[in-house]
Amino acid sequence: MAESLLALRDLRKHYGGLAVTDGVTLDVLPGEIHAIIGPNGAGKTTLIHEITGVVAPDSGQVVFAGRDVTRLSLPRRARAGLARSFQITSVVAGFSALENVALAAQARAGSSFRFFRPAASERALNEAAMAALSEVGLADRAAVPAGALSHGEKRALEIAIALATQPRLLLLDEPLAGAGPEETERLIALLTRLKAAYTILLVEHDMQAVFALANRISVLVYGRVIATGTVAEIRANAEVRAAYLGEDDA
Ligand SMILES: Nc1ncnc2c1ncn2[C@@H]1O[C@H](COP(=O)(O)OP(=O)(O)OP(=O)(O)O)[C@@H](O)[C@H]1O
Repeated sequence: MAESLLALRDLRKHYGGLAVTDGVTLDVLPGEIHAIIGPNGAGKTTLIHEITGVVAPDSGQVVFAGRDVTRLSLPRRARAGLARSFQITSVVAGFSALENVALAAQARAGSSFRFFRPAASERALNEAAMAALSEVGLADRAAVPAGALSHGEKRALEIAIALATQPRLLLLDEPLAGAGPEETERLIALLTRLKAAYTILLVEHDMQAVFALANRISVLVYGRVIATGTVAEIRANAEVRAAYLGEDDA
């Protein structure tokens, strides 16, 4: 087996008496889209927060590219190449799509752009931002204020912002949330294109999208991974079906 780009080792997190992450061990392999699915309240958001460094686990390890990053701060993890697609709330509505992406590129590049003179630095940042916008199909919307983009375009912009940080792992937290059928189709096409170039950890409720995109799926229920496998394996897994049927019955 290829060495994992991201390895979670027996991660645990309690809130009071509630085990929200209950011994999660999971490997994201280079080049795959690894989806995490699970019923509401399964602990997906908390797990993403433990990976990015927003929440510290009680015990266990987060190993990224062979390095134990469990105790690293969020910015240091981001600099190591862990990028989360930002929620639209962090996008500045009055700034153009290009400016929003350039801001993210600047935050990532930090000191390296200081070697350039200001004008050259701005040009380099804008070029990096344009490249990220092109990757998500928003090049012709670069000058449009972020607040005037359609919902689907905003979701694509969030992804461009993450790409501008040149991630080694892209964490996508419900990229299809709130998208209509047409937008969903376009976003799935975008994620299919990105799949060729990036390793992606995807948290998504839309099962059709997950089945279309994922190489492997891990199913989280009450803070535990009850199954990891290919799409076919997960669809055929009796325990997974029971967990979801249980949710539907509720
Ligand atoms: N800071 C916190 N303090 C106490 N309990 C919390 C905290 N954060 C999350 N929880 C609880 O942990 C459980 C898992 O929450 P989490 O948001 O991680 O689940 P989720 O799988 O992302 O859910 P959803 O799919 O609804 O977003 C829930 O029962 C939630 O109430």
